[in-house]
Amino acid sequence: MSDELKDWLDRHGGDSAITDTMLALAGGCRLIADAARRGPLIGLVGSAGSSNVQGEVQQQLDVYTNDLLCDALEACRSVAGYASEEMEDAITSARWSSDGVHLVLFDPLDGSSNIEANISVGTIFSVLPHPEPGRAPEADDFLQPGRHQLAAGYAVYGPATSLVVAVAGRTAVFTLEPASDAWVLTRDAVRVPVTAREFAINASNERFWEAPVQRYVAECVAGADGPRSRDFNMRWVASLVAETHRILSRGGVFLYPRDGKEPRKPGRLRLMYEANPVAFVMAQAGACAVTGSHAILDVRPEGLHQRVPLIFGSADEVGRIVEYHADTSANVSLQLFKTRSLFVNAHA
Ligand SMILES: O=P(O)(O)OC[C@H]1O[C@](O)(COP(=O)(O)O)[C@@H](O)[C@@H]1O
Ligand SMILES: [Mg+2]
Ligand SMILES: [Mg+2]
Repeated sequence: MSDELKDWLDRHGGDSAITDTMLALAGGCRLIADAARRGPLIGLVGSAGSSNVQGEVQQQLDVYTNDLLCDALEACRSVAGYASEEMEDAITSARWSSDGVHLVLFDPLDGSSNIEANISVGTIFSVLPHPEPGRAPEADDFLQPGRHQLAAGYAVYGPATSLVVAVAGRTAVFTLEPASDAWVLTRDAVRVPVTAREFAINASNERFWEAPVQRYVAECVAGADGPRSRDFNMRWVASLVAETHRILSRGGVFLYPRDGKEPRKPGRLRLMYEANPVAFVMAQAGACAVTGSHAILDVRPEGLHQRVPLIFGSADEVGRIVEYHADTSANVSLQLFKTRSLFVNAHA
């Protein structure tokens, strides 16, 4: 279908292969939007009775949306292989055309624990170059740092269906127009505000956070009475795509930091399907994404399903958090705020 998305990709994407791959992903997201909208009406609710490779319970929609995206990508000649959060191994095949120049990684349904509550969910995707087009890709070909991404984006299935597309130097938002089923360009050359007064973190993990994160959040919560001398708002949707879209729209910072809850896991979110594409979208919109001390886009992947700490959003706030990680006096500052738990009156 020819629409504003194709025109935009032709103009900014760099080559026709990017246009083809992104249109295939957008087509898959269009079908997922329909499935998410009609889920309870067509029996697509509740657990699928299975677990994914990470041991997480799969929702019926996790499985269904994964299949939709697999079909969309297998029909696309520019795609040489793909990998999904929901599948143990990457899918590659020599039968695919030598036109295959891209490797795609995706989280078909992000925030899926929210589905039954009818809270926004989404799809996240990342496009990497096939290092040697012409041969069937191998598993290790996918393990490229996020800085190699050619494009990335996500869809949010909320009150409106939004598709965010980022290519080198530019991020744009498209909205699915229900009558024509076409993607309409609703924001171009998006820039994330550099400063912010809104932070997002799962506060139930507070006691497991490391000192720099304890310090940052305590200072936000102290508000106008604390060292920041201004009040902050807190948000937590438990849906990374929805949080990302809020930050893209009006600034803010998101933290799913390393914590001591499950010491074997370095973070909650997945590098290849969540952190890298979000970091790429943010970078093209003038915002930042870090592990705490390093740029997400520079993390060298060791496995497809690797987890990382993820902190991203408005540049000033992310910069401050990086400074706190570098600041050896963080523990001292923490003592100043120790009596100020998130749920203790800051004046107590
Ligand atoms: O359950 P928590 O700790 O609130 O974690 C929520 C996070 O987990 C996620 O739901 C993980 O994504 P999936 O739903 O794709 O597994 C993120 O969207 C969200 O940021
Ligand atoms: Mg996810
Ligand atoms: Mg998911």
